Amino acid sequence: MATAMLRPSFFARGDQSSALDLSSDRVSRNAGGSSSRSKRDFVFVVNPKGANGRTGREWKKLLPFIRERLGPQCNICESMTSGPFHAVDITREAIREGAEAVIAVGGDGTLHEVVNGFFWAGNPVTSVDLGPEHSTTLGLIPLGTGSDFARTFGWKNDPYDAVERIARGLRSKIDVGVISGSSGEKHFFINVADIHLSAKAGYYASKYKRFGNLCYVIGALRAFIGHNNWDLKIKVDDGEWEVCNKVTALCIGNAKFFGGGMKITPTADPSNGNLEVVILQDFKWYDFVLKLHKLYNGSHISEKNVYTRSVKSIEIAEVTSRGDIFVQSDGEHFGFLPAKCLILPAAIEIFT
Ligand SMILES: Nc1ncnc2c1ncn2[C@@H]1O[C@H](COP(=O)(O)OP(=O)(O)OP(=O)(O)O)[C@@H](O)[C@H]1O
Repeated sequence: MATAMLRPSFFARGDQSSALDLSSDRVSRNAGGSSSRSKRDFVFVVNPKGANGRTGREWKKLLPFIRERLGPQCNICESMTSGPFHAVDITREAIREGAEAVIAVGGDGTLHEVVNGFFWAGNPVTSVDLGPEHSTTLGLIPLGTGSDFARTFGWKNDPYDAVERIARGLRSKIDVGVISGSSGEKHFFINVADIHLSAKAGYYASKYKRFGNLCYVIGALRAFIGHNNWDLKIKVDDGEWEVCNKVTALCIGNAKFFGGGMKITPTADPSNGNLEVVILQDFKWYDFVLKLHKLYNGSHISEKNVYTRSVKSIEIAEVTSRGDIFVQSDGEHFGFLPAKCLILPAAIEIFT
């Protein structure tokens, strides 16, 4: 498939029916190098607007190095996203076309969209010609504002390091979280899904990305306005409903970090087949001042008003319905409660 143009996609995002054309000028196949049928396609999904445009600038500098390190072993397909959710469509199309790897170049938001592109209507996307036995590997070149997912693996926030990791070619299977709301439609997360104050803070932080990592502080301060710790009910592994009193935030980790470096679910491991739930209860604003360092180093889980649990699935709902409890997944606003999360063990292969 190496030299043939990628076919237009008949996958649509949501209920739209617009075709995606990867042969457009946004996509450069074998960016700047020679294309070969015998080589495999590595599709780089680049968000040029990530980290206030830094991703696009860094990408231009990185491309010659990628050609040098990966050019001999693969066709380098560069695909720039044109806006939110475009990375989902590009990824689906690339997998259908039998790409060997799809590499997210950007922040956690771009990674989240690429991960969602591995699925369609709740099921894994497969290659049209190579069938379900062929698996496309996920890669990451972390170039975002927070780049929290990379921290779990201890990866340096260095794009050259990331290219070396891809060149080495070591792969392992990791779990993916599934989240659904009242409509039942499935979305996927790779890092952390969270509920209430932290999700509200994330929602506001996304409006202040122009301030870099400071956006998380501004988002948190804004989220405190009008915040109350509410009673929520949870159902773990399809058991009985249990009430959790005065919940400040409920976090469900497939990986450990969120919010630009907070080690919120420190026991999470993306390859252990579980989601790690951490519930902060009855936190006051001054608890965040006094315990902030603990949230960053993960020691908050030994505090008395922090509850932790390892689960395969969890449903979360309000005790008294208000409809305004924020939910986010991988730092992206998802909606409001109710929500259900479950784990898909070893769902995606990733360059490690
Ligand atoms: N061309 C584009 N123009 C504007 N927004 C885009 C474009 N392409 C993608 N996006 C959106 O930008 C959002 C943020 O991008 P990304 O995650 O790469 O960077 P970031 O927010 O700076 O980093 P982080 O998520 O690690 O904090 C994505 O969720 C995506 O929907």
